[in-house]
Amino acid sequence: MEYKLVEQITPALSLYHYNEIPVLKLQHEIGSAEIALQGAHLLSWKPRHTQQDVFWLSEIEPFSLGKAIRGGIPICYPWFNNAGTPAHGFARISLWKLSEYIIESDKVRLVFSLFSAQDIILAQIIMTFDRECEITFVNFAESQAQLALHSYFNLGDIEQTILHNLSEQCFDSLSQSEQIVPSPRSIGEHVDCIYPRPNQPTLIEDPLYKRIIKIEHSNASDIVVWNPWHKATSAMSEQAYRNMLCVETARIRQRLERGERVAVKISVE
Ligand SMILES: O=P(O)(O)OC[C@H]1O[C@@H](O)[C@H](O)[C@@H](O)[C@@H]1O
Repeated sequence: MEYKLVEQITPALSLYHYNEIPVLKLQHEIGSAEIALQGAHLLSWKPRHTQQDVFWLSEIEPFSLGKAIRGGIPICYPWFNNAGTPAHGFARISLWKLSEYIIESDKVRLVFSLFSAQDIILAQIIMTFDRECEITFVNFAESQAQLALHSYFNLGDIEQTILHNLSEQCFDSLSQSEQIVPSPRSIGEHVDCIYPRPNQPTLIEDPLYKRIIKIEHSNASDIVVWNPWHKATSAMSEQAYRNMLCVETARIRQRLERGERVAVKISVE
């Protein structure tokens, strides 16, 4: 992997190239973060008080332009999964622009914008980092859209992990049917489920890393839970499923209108 410093934007913010992908690096009192401009894709967030990154990122990620990055928070927009081509929409493989940055002593705010080929704004992502990290998506496109903030969380061991506060019913994309599932839920095999809008934050209890990741969804209609287990998946090594779980803040069944916002706030205790 080739890392190259391209520009020191401020003392806390710099622009690198990871192979072919431009990546912003934030090094600040509050913690460190990395965001690929392809996809306005948060790759890493390590608040000062944590030992481990909040997000999982594939150790074999090739960072190739136009290829979806495996890990972090891909933005799936304006459609989910195979509702169109490319899968999960074009936003995650498009270059976004850094349109604003505010770096304060206890808080950082970054805004990224996505434009059409005709230079019309389609969407914005607002990221704020302090003790927590909040990602807000704003839809500006005229037509209705789907969205998933497809977060890959970094775990000590999937087989010891417990997911709390999801409902006992979900749509299982593998069997294409509604299923009754336990809550709290442990994951021991390939899982690909769409849960209804939650009433409470989702909690990921990780006994190995001795932490709980709290995921507060705002204006979501669905939550997707995904781990491919042994299913061959691009840019993912054979054993990588052991250290990740996707919990995605999504608008799949209820489409986004123009001007609507969806957000996720993530904290670690
Ligand atoms: O390989 P991709 O396109 O990044 O998608 C990964 C997974 O993303 C999840 O959101 C979907 O529910 C899965 O069905 C899909 O396999």
